[in-house]
Order: sequence, then C-alpha cells, then structure tokens
Amino acid sequence: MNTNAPVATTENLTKVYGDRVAVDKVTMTVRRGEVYGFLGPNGAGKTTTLRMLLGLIRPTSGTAYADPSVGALIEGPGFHPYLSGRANLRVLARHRGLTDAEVERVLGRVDLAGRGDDKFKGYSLGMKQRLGVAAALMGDPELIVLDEPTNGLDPAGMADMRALVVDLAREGRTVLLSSHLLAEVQEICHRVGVINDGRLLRESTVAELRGGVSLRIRATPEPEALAVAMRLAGDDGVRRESDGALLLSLPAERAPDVARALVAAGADVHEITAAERSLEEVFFEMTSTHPHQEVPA
Ligand SMILES: Nc1ncnc2c1ncn2[C@@H]1O[C@H](COP(=O)(O)OP(=O)(O)OP(=O)(O)O)[C@@H](O)[C@H]1O
Repeated sequence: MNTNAPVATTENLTKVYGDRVAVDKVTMTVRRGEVYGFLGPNGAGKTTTLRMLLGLIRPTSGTAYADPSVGALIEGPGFHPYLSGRANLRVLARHRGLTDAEVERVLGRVDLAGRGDDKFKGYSLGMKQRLGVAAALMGDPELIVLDEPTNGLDPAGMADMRALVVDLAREGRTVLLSSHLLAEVQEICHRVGVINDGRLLRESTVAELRGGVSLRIRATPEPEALAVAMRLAGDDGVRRESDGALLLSLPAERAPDVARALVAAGADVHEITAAERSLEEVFFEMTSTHPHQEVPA
C-alpha cells in the first residue's frame, strides 16, 4: 500500500452561488493514513468543499476526487427520531447490502452498543454525532469525512469524539475533518488546510504551520536584553510580550548562545524557554493580512 497516495484531491475547485464565490480555486490533497484538518471560520467554505468532494453538489469549475471507498458525516445525520440507534443503522445497512453484524461492529466502535436500543430522539447530541460516525464507518471505508464532528458538543462529548478520531487514525484510516477550532485541529491532525473566505491560505503540517519553536526570554534591564535579542535574532525576529518577555525567532538550540550574550551585556537572565506558537496565533497572523476577512469563531 502506498502510504502517501492521495485519497482525496481538489484542483482549482470553485463553487459560485449567484454573485458569491463560496469556494475559490481550492487545491488540496489528503494523503492515505493521515488526519487532515480542514480549518476555517464559519462560512469559510468548508462544508461546500466537502460536499463537492463527496459528489453531493457539482463544482462550478475545477475538479474534486475522493476515493470511492468513503464514509461521511456531513451536516447532521438524517436519522429517524422514533427508531433506535441500532434500527436506524440497520435501515442504512440494508440499503447498502451490509449485514446486521456490521451494524453491531460500528455500534461497538463508537461505544454505543449498550444504548443501541434507545430511541434516537432520546440520545444526547454527543451520542447522535457518534451514531453519525458509526454510519460513516459502515462498510469499513478507506476515507472518513467528518464535517465539524464536535460542533455543539459539550466538553466531554468533544473529548469522546477527539479520542474516537485519534483511534481511527491509529488503525491506519484516513480522516478528513473540518473544524473552526484551532486547538482541536492542533491536537489531533497531522496536516492542515487553512481556508478563509473561500480561499485555501495554506496547506502544511501542523508543525510547519506553527513555524517551529521560538525562544522566550525574560532578562533585565530590558533595554540591554532587547538590544542583545535584536542583534541575535534580527529586528524582525523579536517580539515583546505584554509581560515584558521577548519572543525570539531562533531555534531552541540557540538558548546557550543567547544566555551567554545576555550575561556578557551585563543583563540578569530570569527565564529562557522554548515557546511554540499556537495555531491560533498563526491563524490570526495569516488572516489579518488577508482582505475581506471574517473573524474566526
Ligand atoms: N446552497 C447555497 N446557496 C447559497 N449560498 C451558499 C449555499 N451554501 C453555502 N453558501 C454560502 O457559501 C459560503 C460558504 O459556506 P460553507 O457552508 O461552505 O462554509 P463553512 O466553512 O462550512 O461554514 P460553516 O461552518 O458555517 O458551515 C457561505 O457564505 C454560505 O452562505
């Protein structure tokens, strides 16, 4: 099995509604075995892109390909409220020529076997979402597409869903999930596509997007510390935090050099730590230079 083979790709994918460009020339690649986070604020074009990938709506221009072995949870699963979770899945299984054993397998997989005979309408939102994931897992697809799987869930429900995605990834499945939550994507995804206002701003690993580590220093007197920091990291490589600490765009291995230079300049060093930028900071940086921005939710 080629581990890097694309399981979903788009090229210049575009969708126009009236005079609104919902998706604007998006080119992205989801590789086999990865958890790909499709990240962007509400209205950025995530759902529209996923729907085109799944063949649910037609692109205005460009192309979208997804492995035919695909299961999806998109925009709330359409389950019968008065049927049990198990009966709902059996209906879907019958449609698709799958067995009741497969229903039991996926129910167990999302930890709903014990509640399978309860009516769907009595389920918590987290359970409803998990049943939706169970439906997506039926038939053991190569690619699993989850549109905002944690949206509206309480913290425990979100944690359950994240754990489920991490488990699916461990089993070697490919997961494409959309989210407007940076922390979530940072925690569970390998690669990220950042979309805003219909355009893909960036596609990279989470680590690349965060720009690696930088050094955080606190030293006094501050003017001397600042002068040393600018000499070592360059004028553009230093940012002052509100608490007086300085963030230097230097790799962690440079910490001893920085400490020596500060001491040589007569400064007292109170702190030198490796500081990673959060995805949130990176996202704000990216979108603040972008025209027509929307505020991330
Ligand atoms: N059927 C439609 N007709 C007209 N406009 C649409 C339609 N579907 C989506 N749009 C518009 O396209 C843009 C992108 O919507 P989309 O639902 O893809 O965004 P999203 O990133 O998934 O956001 P959300 O998380 O809020 O669903 C929005 O401005 C939306 O109003």
